[in-house]
Order: sequence, then structure tokens, then C-alpha cells
Amino acid sequence: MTNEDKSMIGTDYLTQSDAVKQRFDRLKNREVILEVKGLNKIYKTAKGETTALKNINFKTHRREFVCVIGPSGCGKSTLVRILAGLESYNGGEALLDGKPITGPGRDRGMVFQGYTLFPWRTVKENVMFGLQMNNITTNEAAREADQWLDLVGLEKFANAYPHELSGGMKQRVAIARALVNQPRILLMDEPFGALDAQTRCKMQTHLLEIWRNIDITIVFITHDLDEAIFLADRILVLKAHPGEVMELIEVPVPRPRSVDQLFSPEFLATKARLEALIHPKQETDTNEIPIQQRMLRFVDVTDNVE
Ligand SMILES: Nc1ncnc2c1ncn2[C@@H]1O[C@H](COP(=O)(O)OP(=O)(O)OP(=O)(O)O)[C@@H](O)[C@H]1O
Repeated sequence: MTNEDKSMIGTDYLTQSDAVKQRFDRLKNREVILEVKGLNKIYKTAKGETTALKNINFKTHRREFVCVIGPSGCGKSTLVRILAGLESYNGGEALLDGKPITGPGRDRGMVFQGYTLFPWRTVKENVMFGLQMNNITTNEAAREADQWLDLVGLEKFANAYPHELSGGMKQRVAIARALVNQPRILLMDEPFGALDAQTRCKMQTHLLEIWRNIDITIVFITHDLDEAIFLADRILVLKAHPGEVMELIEVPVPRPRSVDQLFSPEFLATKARLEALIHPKQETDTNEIPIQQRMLRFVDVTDNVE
């Protein structure tokens, strides 16, 4: 344990080292890229109304990395779809560079959990697609696609087809394809959710490396507490039914991040706070039937597996 570790013992997630504090001061001085003000979303169905988002407020600064976390049904996907311009909303505002979001646009790149590559196009052709849709010549698109494939470390796979790639590689192509139009903001909805733990970990480090090297602001949806703390500057914590902001947490873990920090006092303190917000301890319900009594017996009582 280093002296710095020792000095952080007993601190909570609100305690920031001087370096972290200064970083947040710099970050908050940067221009606001995304501003969400009093945003509401109500879904109307035959069964009634669901308030998916209620009075959501937050700002994201240039080159900030924001994670959005919360229990199932808290409106994470709804929020990201509204920001992408794929979903309408019922009041409030969502502003990108001060302008209302009214539909999809080149200023936003999207990466989803499912692999959304065109299977009949090569890796490079997948990345070129967005550019060609914007009337950029094939030669120019090919040159730019090469640069982005280089950035995500897939230059050697330019002529491969999606089915020849691993899950992590497919998501790297998806990131290159989302970045090729040089959006202001990258919206990522559980992009690593389908990957195995080891690949997921590598992709997180890789994404931080990409983010460090380019001028991009990231809004990243996740279920995973470790992933949120590892990646984010700030974490927007939502609650469900209705989807509301519980807290916007400034992650006190210094940058650059590495897996060695997963058990640092700041990391664990932040995780404890997220656990308390997202999985609060339930009061014991005295009316609840003990689990053993609820289970059907499928085996003979004498057949003891232990
Ligand atoms: N198209 C829709 N029509 C009706 N209700 C919807 C629709 N999409 C989402 N909802 C409801 O809105 C609420 C928020 O859903 P949303 O999918 O945004 O949550 P989420 O936090 O992304 O959930 P998960 O983590 O399970 O993906 C939920 O109660 C959901 O049932």
C-alpha cells in the first residue's frame, strides 16, 4: 500500500485529491456540449402511461466522459435514444451545442450493444459507409477509413468481413464507423454488454485510449458499476418508475486509469455509494415467506446433496 493509499483510507467518494479536484475545475471550465433541461418522456400504450423520464437535468462538457447507470427500466435507453434524435420527448429540452435535438444528425455517433455492421461489406467498407452517405468521394472515404481503422487497431483487418471478427473487434469497427464523421458526441448504449469479461476489460482500456486521443465527448450507458467507475468523469445515477436523477457523481479516481485502481480506496468508496443508490438494502418483510417454503421439492428429502 502506498502512502497515498494510506492517506485515502476512511475517505468517502466525495473526497478528491488535489489533482482530481483540479481536473474537475478544468473540465467544468470547458464549453458545454450537451445540456438536458427538465426532460420528460411519457410512453402511452393501450395499458396506460409510463413515465420513463421525469425532470432530467444535467450538462456535459467538451471531452467529458459521462456514464449513465441505474436499475432496469430507469430510462437509460430512452435517454440515449432521445439524445440520438430517435425518440421524441414530452417537455423539457435536449440541447447539443445550444441547439435543440430534433432528429438524428452527423454531430452524433452511436454504438449499440448488438453488432450493427453490414455483413456483406468488408470492415473498411463498413467504416466508409457513413462518409459515402455524405457524398464524400470513394477515394477520400477510403483514406479516412484507413485512419480510423488505424486508431482502433484494425488496419490489418480492413478487408475482412464481420463474420471473420471476434465480438470485441466488431465493436471496434462500430466505434470507427461512429467516429468517422467526426461527431461532437459519441452515444454508447451498453456497447460491451455482449462481450466476455476479459474482452470487455480490454475494450474499456482501448476506449479510454481512443477518447484520450481525439476531441470527443462520450455518453455511455451501462449496468456495470465497475465499468462506470473505470470509464467516467461523472456518473449520472437514475432511479426507475419514474426515471429520475438520483445523483451526479464526480468519480474521484485519478486519470490515467488502470485496472490496478479497481481496489483503490477511491474506487471502492465510489462503488459502495453506487451500490447504496442502486441496490439499497431491503427492510426485512415479516410477511415474506422463507425461500425454503416457497420451493417445490423435486427430490427425496433424504437425498442430501451436501
Ligand atoms: N416503446 C415503449 N413503449 C412503452 N413503454 C416503453 C417503451 N420503451 C420503454 N418503455 C418503458 O419505459 C421505461 C424505461 O425503459 P428503458 O428501456 O429506457 O429503460 P432502461 O433503463 O434502458 O432499461 P434496461 O436497463 O432494462 O434496458 C420502462 O418502464 C419501459 O417499460
